[in-house]
Amino acid sequence: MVTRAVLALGSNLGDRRATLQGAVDTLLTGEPSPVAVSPVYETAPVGGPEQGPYLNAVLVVDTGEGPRELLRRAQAAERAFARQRKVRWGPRTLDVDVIAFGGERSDDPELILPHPRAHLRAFVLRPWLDADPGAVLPGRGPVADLLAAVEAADTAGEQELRRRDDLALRLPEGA
Ligand SMILES: Nc1ncnc2c1ncn2[C@@H]1O[C@H](COP(=O)(O)OP(=O)(O)OP(=O)(O)O)[C@@H](O)[C@H]1O
Ligand SMILES: Nc1nc2c(c(=O)[nH]1)N=C(CO)CN2
Repeated sequence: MVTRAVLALGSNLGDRRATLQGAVDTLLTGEPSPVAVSPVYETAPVGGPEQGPYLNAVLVVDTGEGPRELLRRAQAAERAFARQRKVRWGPRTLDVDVIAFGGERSDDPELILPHPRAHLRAFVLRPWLDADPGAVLPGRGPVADLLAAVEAADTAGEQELRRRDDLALRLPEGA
């Protein structure tokens, strides 16, 4: 059985674009096969201490494995880019979150599905909508509606994002 899953990638330390491209390449070495990669957005940091802007993107995959295997692959990619986890919501070379795994719901703290904060984050919703205009966040609704709600609520412009077509990611050939 193949399941469609959505991964959110973020980086705000080091060579951010090279890290995101490396993460895409790493994640697609093995079982998951690519469906779409979103444009890259430069985004203001949301939450946490004062820190530099992020590059964020979304990767949509099909996988014959289960959600825990996908989380393991996400964490292996983070480790490959020497992510150090020091401060909650603090700067990181690479963060990979599992946003959705088919319609699966889980409240296991090791893997909460869908991701519990995805519906509040323009840096997830905007690129996901670009990658899949019909996207639906299980239990929450169409991503287009969720993004409109986030944008309407963000009167202070804290979730500002800027599309960076000059930093576009590519899917590896033959993946
Ligand atoms: N859907 C999910 N995707 C990724 N990690 C998850 C998910 N649900 C639970 N986790 C758990 O969360 C922990 C990772 O937290 P992490 O430090 O990456 O949080 P964060 O990226 O700083 O914050 P946020 O979760 O708000 O994006 C891991 O131990 C992982 O097991
Ligand atoms: N703009 C932006 N802000 C964040 C991000 C992120 O990827 N992009 N990730 C966080 C924790 O996962 C916290 N804040």
